[in-house]
Amino acid sequence: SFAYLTIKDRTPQILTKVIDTLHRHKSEFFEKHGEEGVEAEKKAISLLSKLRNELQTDKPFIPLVEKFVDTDIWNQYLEYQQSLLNESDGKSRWFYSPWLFVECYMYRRIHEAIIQSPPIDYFDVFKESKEQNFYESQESIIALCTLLQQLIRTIEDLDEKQLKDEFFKLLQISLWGNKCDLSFSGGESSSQDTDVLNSLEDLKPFILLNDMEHLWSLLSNCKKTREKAAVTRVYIVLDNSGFELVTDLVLANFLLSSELATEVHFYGKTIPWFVSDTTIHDFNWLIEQVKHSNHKWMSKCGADWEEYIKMGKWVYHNHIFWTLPHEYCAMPQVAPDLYAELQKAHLILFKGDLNYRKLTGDRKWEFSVPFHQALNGFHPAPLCTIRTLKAEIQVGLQPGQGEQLLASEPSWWTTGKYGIFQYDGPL
Ligand SMILES: O=P(O)(O)OC[C@H]1O[C@](O)(CO)[C@@H](O)[C@@H]1O
Ligand SMILES: [Mn+2]
Repeated sequence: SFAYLTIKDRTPQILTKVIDTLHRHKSEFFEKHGEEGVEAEKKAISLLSKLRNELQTDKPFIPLVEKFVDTDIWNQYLEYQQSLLNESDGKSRWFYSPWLFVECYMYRRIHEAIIQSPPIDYFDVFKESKEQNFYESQESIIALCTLLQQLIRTIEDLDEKQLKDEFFKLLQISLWGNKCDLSFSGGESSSQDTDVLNSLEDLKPFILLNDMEHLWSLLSNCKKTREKAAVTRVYIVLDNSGFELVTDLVLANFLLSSELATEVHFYGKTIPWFVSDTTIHDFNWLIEQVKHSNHKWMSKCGADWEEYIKMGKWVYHNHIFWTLPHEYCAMPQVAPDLYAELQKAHLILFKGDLNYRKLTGDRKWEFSVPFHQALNGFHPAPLCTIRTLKAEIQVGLQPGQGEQLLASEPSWWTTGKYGIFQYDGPL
């Protein structure tokens, strides 16, 4: 299965890259912290090598040792995984456990290796790759910012139909932006070099489920019926930093400019996650970069975005739940405060493949099972997943559709070639 290949090949490759990154920063650690920095680098590398060995030799999972906000929850979850096994199955271990859990555990252990190694315990081992993705996507980012700024300038003159078309365009850009995550490519560069902006029409046949109309009716309805001082909140559960994040911010900017929303709330990860996922540092760094660009329209975007944050029209939130292994239907029990927050949304957009796996519990669902059913009770507010397919899971297809794709193109759901907008909520 794709899960097997990920754990056997891709994750050790990512770990090797992490070790290499630490090596390459040795002199930086020395300059900053002297001998202590070099010792810390050695310690982190030895913990990570041990982790890689545990993985490759299929050792039992070991509890987390370092005290951190989520340590107890993680260790309880490890016990829970163990409890699912029979006595004769022995200890739960890398190649005999649910893929979603194994993968999340690996990233949490990488984080543990770093926080166990002060004074370099602040170090984001994936920062370099995330920044590289941003730099390598410059041309597309400039094109996208220019498009946005031109659009905003004429937005008042657009009729309903034109506004809707523009909304759909930016939604699709945000969808295809999800092609460039870095855990998928084993941590190798995966920038936006093909011009998505000019390929939207060609890419349309690859949108397997397209619920964009529902998003439009929902938000345009909010706009029409909203009282003067009332708010419309759209939440975006972010995925990857770099080009994808730019596409999400451009969409968020459009939501405000078009008055389809009055507030946009973002959720990122509290620790480095699945290589390219957005943390608060990535979020702030990227906006700063965009603001200081030499390109007129790009820097205008950056300045506006900073202003939105200052004015509270854009709000960034952290929550530890997003980097736990739990599927989202467990949120009301595991993170009731977060669930309550999400209930305040008029619409929640979930970006990316990992979010989809967690929304649907990463089960082996029949293709035609309704999305609502696969969500298994997770309905905090109307929601939509915007995802390119990079894992063997997909629900809500027409009867026979998935089977047909599988027969003609066995890897159709793992290459990122196809995408979906899948909505759940009142129609
Ligand atoms: O950034 P995304 O879209 O969540 O994708 C991350 C992806 O990484 C993988 O786990 C592979 O390691 C995918 O199958 C997956 O879900
Ligand atoms: Mn990701």
